[in-house]
Amino acid sequence: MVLTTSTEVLLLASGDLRLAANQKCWAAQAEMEAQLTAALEKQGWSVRRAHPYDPAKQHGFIDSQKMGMEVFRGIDPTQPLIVAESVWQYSHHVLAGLTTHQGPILTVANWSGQWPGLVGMLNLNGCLTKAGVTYSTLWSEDFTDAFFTQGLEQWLATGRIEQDASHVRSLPAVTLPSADEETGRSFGRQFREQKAIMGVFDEGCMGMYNAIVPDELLHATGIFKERLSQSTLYAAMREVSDADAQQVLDWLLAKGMKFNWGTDEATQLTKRQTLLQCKMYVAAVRLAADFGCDTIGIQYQQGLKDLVPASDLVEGLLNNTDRPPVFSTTGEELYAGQALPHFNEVDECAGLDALLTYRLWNELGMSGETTLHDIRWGEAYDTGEGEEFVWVFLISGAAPPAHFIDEYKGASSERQTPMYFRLGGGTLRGVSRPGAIVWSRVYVQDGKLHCDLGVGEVVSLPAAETQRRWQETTPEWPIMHAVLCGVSRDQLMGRHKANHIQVVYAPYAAKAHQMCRIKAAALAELGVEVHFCGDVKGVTTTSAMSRATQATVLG
Ligand SMILES: C[C@H](O)[C@@H](O)[C@@H](O)C(=O)CO
Repeated sequence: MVLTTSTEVLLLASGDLRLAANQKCWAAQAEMEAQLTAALEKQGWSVRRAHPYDPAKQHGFIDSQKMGMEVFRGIDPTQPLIVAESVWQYSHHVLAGLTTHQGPILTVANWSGQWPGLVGMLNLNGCLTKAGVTYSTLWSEDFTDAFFTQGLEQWLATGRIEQDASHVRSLPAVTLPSADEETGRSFGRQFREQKAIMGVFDEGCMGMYNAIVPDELLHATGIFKERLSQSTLYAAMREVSDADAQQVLDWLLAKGMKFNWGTDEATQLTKRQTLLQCKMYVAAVRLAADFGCDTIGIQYQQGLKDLVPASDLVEGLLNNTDRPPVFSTTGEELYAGQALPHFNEVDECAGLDALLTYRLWNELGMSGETTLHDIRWGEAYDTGEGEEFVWVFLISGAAPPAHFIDEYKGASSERQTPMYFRLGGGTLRGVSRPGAIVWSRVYVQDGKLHCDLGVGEVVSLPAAETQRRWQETTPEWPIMHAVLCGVSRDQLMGRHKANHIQVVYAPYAAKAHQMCRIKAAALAELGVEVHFCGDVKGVTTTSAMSRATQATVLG
């Protein structure tokens, strides 16, 4: 173990498991670390990397849990430590070490959409929260702004940063209109009593410890896991005929969906890849029906991606009510007229939310297509109603065409980026239509299920601005331009316990507020601790212990 001086901070960078991603994204990480180091030096502190740049691998990331444990074995456990992120990373690479680290921990990301660094940091925050590890968190565009500088100063002086949680009202501190409360609770009771099966095709994706819900917590909501395997899915794909796959593709083409096909398997989407994805779609529905699943999640980013094209197109189709029909081998249509809610990256928190949301919306006569997105990035934009902070919600898979402008006609399938998906596969890409939404996030904290939820609006941006946002991030993935009501950028970042956020449309704004209240009551009935975030109309604060005294202190 290396002993250290009292004004030295250790810096760690967790990365992807995939060499191609780590190499491609390293330059951005090196640049961010230089800026962060300059900011620390300005405050009289020095920075030492806890692990070196590896010239053979051509990157300086911790790229496995094994390496992460080794790095932690060599450091002073009492020293202040920063995990710096400008890329998508696997939290379990550093989780083991962080669970026993005694010194102050700070997670930091650069405010950039280029690579999913904010997403990586938010996942790590969610994992640390679930693991009960105390941490602080910060983000910055260039590491010289007042918000970052003051936060850093506070952390260096005290080992903790207070986040502004004045936008949060927990359920016990408010009252809901009794009709909404009763609607939600009676739905929740019925949901729990009826019970449901969550099909999990290989649990745990990319080190996302936060996305695994302990069975006991899930059982209390009425949901039970069916542990399935991606090998079974692969085997089932081989049983799907070419004709069945072609029928799925013909259905999509007839709907007006576009496929950006080329011929180079290594860099372009090919028709062959799409047809394999169609087989996966049919196989997934058949397996789900065989096991009686009400929702499924396919892990896909490890294992399956090395055998077949990615599952993104499949996931988006499953989340749409209007989707290509799938028949059993005996000719019966499976899940006819329904979506089969799919939780991307087997994020079980999202799976619980998606199933409850889809059913609740349907029960109340609305279409309930729902998806998670990554909280990827965002910038202020003048939408015509003055400058607002417009988030880039973006995800590789799972967004349903019902969310897009012009639905299938507005959708295209683009080749998944080769650094993540060597064997390709197409996405289901579109621009989410303007409208009112309810957003939410289920997470695990203190051994309990919690849910933050609020209301938002998807805004319309000029085509050039959409293109710019795509170019600043990942242009192959579906995008949503979201404004959250009464929640600032920094409030969301300081509070959110996951890389993902769940969204569902409501027919108009007042309905979104009402559905947010009803959904909160339904979740509460399932034993979930509910927190309203931002402006949710019709929620009356009844207890003085709400806002100010609920300010969370992280770190
Ligand atoms: C393809 C990548 O691994 C993405 O899946 C990653 O950036 C995420 O979306 C994480 O939520």
